[in-house]
Amino acid sequence: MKQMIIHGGKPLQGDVWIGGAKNSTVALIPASILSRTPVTLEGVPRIADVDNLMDLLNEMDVESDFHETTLRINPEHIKMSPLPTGKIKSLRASYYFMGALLGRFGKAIVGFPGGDDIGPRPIDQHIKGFEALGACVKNKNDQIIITAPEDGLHGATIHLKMPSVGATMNIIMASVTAKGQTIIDDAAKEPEIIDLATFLNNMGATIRGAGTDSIRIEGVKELRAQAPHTIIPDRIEAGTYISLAACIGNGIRIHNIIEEHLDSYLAKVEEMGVVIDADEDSLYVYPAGALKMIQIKTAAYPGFATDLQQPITPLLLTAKKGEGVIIDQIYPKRTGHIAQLRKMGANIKVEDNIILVHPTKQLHGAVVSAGEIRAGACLMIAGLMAKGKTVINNADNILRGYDRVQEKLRQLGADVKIQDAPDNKDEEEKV
Ligand SMILES: CC(=O)N[C@H]1[C@@H](OP(=O)(O)OP(=O)(O)OC[C@H]2O[C@@H](n3ccc(=O)[nH]c3=O)[C@H](O)[C@@H]2O)O[C@H](CO)[C@@H](O)[C@@H]1O
Ligand SMILES: C=C(OP(=O)(O)O)C(=O)O
Repeated sequence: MKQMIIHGGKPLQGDVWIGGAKNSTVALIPASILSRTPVTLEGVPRIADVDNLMDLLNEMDVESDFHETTLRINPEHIKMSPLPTGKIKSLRASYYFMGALLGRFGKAIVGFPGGDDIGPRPIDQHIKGFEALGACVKNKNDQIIITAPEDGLHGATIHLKMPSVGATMNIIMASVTAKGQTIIDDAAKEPEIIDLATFLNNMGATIRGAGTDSIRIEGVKELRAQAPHTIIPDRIEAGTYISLAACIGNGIRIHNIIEEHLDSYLAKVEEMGVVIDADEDSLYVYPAGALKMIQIKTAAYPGFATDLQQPITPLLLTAKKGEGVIIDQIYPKRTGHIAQLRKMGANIKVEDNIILVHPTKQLHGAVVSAGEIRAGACLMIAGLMAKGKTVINNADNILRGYDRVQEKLRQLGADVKIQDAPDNKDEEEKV
């Protein structure tokens, strides 16, 4: 296990560059096995989820090579392999191998995915989609076994119960090579869905309407990658650095941003009174003055992202007066960070899944734990704001999705170190 050690209170300034989107990358890597030719992905973030997906590719004899920000994947010698356990549990997005294997081989055996501890995360809509395409789905010994009929998958109209990102992407991957037309109604509209559709269309797929709530897919025989694909910037990483810049920045420019992807987030940050200048693909966040308290409700895109609910929380603590309210409608139980923030002196509580935030003059360092990726991001910002030393245990969760985070924070002037946690629990508490 890793831990992040922060000596807080240093004003940060300078420039930071946002990496490729985790939630695109973790779909595009499994989707690469749909190609009969080698795939090149550019702008790939250095995150643990990518390493784990490369290990899973390796189990299928798919070679991959990651150099700087370029990931080359060669699926030419792929063998259809069951992926029952192991690395499958290390991340949520391993479920994309269900759709990808089904699309490529008409069969998938994949263990139940892992991922963040943020409350229940059913995959019934993914399964409903595979079944609508004609597949038989069985659940045996913690594994999902999905089999296409002998004459292959066929197109269908699928109405999702909610705009699920994972179900939308998985159904796209399974249906790109199905016979006939598939329509996904009430599809998720996240920018990462458009990125997946662009990637697959450039390999010969016919996907229309990505980014709207009705996606139409005409099945094609096979896909062949021809040109490198550049992954869109990570809007969640960008939002995290915007919050950090507003909390403790002395003027920070954040590069490689698609501002439109952050509209609902920027609206809330600006409602608090943070001043931001937007350039073509960068934002400059001015040192914040007296900020107003706000209320936030997370929602599916283009609403306020659940993944930014925790990173913005430390900013609410800096407001001068009033009571802030945060309601996470996507994951109502995504509140594990609150108890940790309280250890740092934050005036914050949860009542009936509603987070109530009150102004807090000064946070202090503490030993805390990152229960999941965005809780980790929240604690990282809090640690940078706090007086004294903060130790974030389970920092592996931060490394799951934050590209070269130690390097980026140090470049802004932070005193931060990521190291192996001591084996001995007592020593861990002493740090
Ligand atoms: C790898 C990835 O891209 N992860 C993102 C993706 O997760 P993920 O794709 O798993 O999230 P979904 O969009 O599927 O989930 C949205 C909501 O639908 C529910 N649901 C979903 C599927 C299903 O079959 N049944 C069901 O009930 C979920 O419990 C949740 O309440 O979108 C989430 C919501 O924006 C983000 O927090 C995650 O960062
Ligand atoms: C919940 C998240 O990730 P995952 O779906 O990969 O667990 C996240 O990125 O905030």
